[in-house]
Amino acid sequence: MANQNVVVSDAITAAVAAPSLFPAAAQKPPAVPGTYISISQKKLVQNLDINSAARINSWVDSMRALSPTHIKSHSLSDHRNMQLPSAMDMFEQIMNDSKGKQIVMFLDYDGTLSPIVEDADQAFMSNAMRETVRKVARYFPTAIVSGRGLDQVYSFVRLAELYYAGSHGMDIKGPSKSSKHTKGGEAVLYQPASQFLPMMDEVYKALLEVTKDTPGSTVDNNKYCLSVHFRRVDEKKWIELATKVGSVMEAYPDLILTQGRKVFEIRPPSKWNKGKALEFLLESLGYANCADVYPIYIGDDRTDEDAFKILRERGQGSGILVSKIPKDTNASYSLQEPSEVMAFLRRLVEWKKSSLRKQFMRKARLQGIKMPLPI
Ligand SMILES: O=P(O)(O)OC[C@H]1O[C@H](O[C@H]2O[C@H](CO)[C@@H](O)[C@H](O)[C@H]2O)[C@H](O)[C@@H](O)[C@@H]1O
Repeated sequence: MANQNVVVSDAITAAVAAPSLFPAAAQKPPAVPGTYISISQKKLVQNLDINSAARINSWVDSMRALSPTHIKSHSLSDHRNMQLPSAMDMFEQIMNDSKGKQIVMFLDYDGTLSPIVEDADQAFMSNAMRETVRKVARYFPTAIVSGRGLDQVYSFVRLAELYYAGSHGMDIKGPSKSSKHTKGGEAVLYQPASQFLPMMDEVYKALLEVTKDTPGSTVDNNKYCLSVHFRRVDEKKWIELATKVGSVMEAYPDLILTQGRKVFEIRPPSKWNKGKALEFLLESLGYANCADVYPIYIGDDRTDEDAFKILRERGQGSGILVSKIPKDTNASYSLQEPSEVMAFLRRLVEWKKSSLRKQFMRKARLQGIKMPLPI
């Protein structure tokens, strides 16, 4: 498409008025980190073609929708009817549906086990949450599925008996401490996007370079996924920052960009996602094509939708969305926030303990009947 001066929406007008680094589609920058900033900003603004402007606008809109910055006080009650049923209210129903099946737990990290905070490096989970997850893992095979790099999410959770899927499922590792759910001590290790590692390192450097002058922006290197944070960037600068990310994407057209909660996530050209990771882990646990399994996936973000969708397609288990506001989702139930996730997990543990007690009593009664009566 020919470049042209375009009339753009308010949001994008704000952006082009600010320094912008988006190159013309026809003048793609070379795929060499650090070369993006050499092009005159004025020229770039003129060169911003209508498609690029619309694309960047839609990226930002999409991110805003996932983590709205201005929620009108009346909007929550207006939408309450559209909310999914609460997983707490429907707890008994969920447990009934899982009867006779092995529950397998899948837990997202940010916004699910830890509250969303300004500084992504400080998103620690509480000790109470850690203890709760530890108990869950005692009774059910449990996996953490996160967009974060595997090592980082492990350093936050610090439970060796769990399965971990970092980089949105592109880096999978089994428990390092044996548990009754570990299959014969077999090491589970899977990195379906490893061939893209050099490219992701290159893109990481390029992103650092183009974003360095945007106050508040940070870039996480999550190994097979890179996250550009908008949370601490002045909202007036969001389009400008998105435009800078766009300039890197132009040089690597195969990369996939997704949006999360005030974050852009840049992934390698791989179809692997949290849903595929869920299926892979079920298979590793020996539940491939098994009707007697009940996966429960709890997550708060757009990337968790891939896992919710898989559960819907398989007609198995439950997807639980962590959100206070109604969202377009494939989940079946909702929980409001991490503290409610913890309450749900605790209830699950109590339910399991009580059903094990009942089972034990029943067995004991049966054995009692078989036992010879005392003379
Ligand atoms: O899949 P997740 O475990 O939910 O990880 C997704 C991203 O989480 C982190 O960012 C989010 O949480 C931050 C801390 O609360 C918050 O500041 C940020 O705005 C959120 O987007 C993490 O930093 C990213 O690398 C992950 O991709």
